[in-house]
Amino acid sequence: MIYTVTFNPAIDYVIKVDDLTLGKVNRTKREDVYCGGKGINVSNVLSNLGIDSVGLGFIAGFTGDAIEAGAKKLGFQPDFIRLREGMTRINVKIKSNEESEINGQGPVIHDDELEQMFQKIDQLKDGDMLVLAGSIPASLPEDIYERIMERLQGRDIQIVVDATKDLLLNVLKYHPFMIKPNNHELGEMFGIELKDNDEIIEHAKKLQEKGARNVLVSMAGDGAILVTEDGDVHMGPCPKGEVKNSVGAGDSMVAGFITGYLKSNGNYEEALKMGTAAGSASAFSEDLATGEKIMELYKQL
Ligand SMILES: Nc1ncnc2c1ncn2[C@@H]1O[C@H](COP(=O)(O)OP(=O)(O)OP(=O)(O)O)[C@@H](O)[C@H]1O
Ligand SMILES: O=P(O)(O)OC[C@@]1(O)O[C@H](CO)[C@@H](O)[C@@H]1O
Repeated sequence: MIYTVTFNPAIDYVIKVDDLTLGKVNRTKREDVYCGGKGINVSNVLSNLGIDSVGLGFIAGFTGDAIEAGAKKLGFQPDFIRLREGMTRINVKIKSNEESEINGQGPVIHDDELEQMFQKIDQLKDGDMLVLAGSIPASLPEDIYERIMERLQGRDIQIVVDATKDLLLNVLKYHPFMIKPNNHELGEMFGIELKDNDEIIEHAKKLQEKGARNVLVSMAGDGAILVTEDGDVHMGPCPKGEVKNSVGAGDSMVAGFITGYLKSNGNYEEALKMGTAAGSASAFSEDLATGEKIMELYKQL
């Protein structure tokens, strides 16, 4: 079974505003509300591609209720821990002349609630896959992903991590199966701006030296580069199209990569191709991509 973990789910409030002006009343031209958070998005797209998963994470308040109800409709099995205080955040995504995002910090998670998560993680079986994705609420220690991976050390569980900065860097010693920074996040981890593909490949390899097995660097409209544990480098150019909503493109890529990898019995080129198709299909859709849209783009690659 595939388990996704979203420590900090969100209701995504996606609005379109003509010429957003700060300090003024702005009116929306279109508004959409989605169940979000990176792990939840991965489960959503896995389900669209016909792959079952269980969504773990923390929810709270009326927005948490909406996430739980939404998960069932999206086709994956929710197994969230309900927090006794606070509310699941609402993240605001503004599409205007530029795209801006305001992501909340998330509710407080108490030690006993965190312990419930560890108990669920302990029940994973050999052969399972675990996806750790997204930020953690401000109340949690920065080493939380590390603690989860430490618990699973020595077990036959493939772990995918989609996180940024220290949250990602600190887990590398536990050899995650795959990590997916975007090119800007990869540069930030080394305190530089990466200028070309050669620099991206060089720094992806540095993350492998620190312990990562496969490094998938997404580059928005420029596609992606996969540096595999066998030392191969695969370029993944992406299709061109009209971008409608790029929120969740990276999560869709993770779901597509996992699907391609599993369906091809471990072929990395297939994994990259399906990942690219899924990422682009979501970028070209208002909501996350349907399985049909993903397969349509996959056939073009
Ligand atoms: N403008 C675009 N045109 C075509 N494909 C895109 C575009 N933006 C994203 N994609 C597809 O989605 C993949 C992931 O995008 P990106 O690098 O923006 O991930 P990300 O930064 O993790 O995104 P997010 O945080 O918004 O989910 C890309 O590798 C590409 O396949
Ligand atoms: O604040 P985080 O956890 O880093 O990111 C949260 C988020 O921006 O990620 C998803 C898109 O990838 C959205 O559904 C969600 O709002």
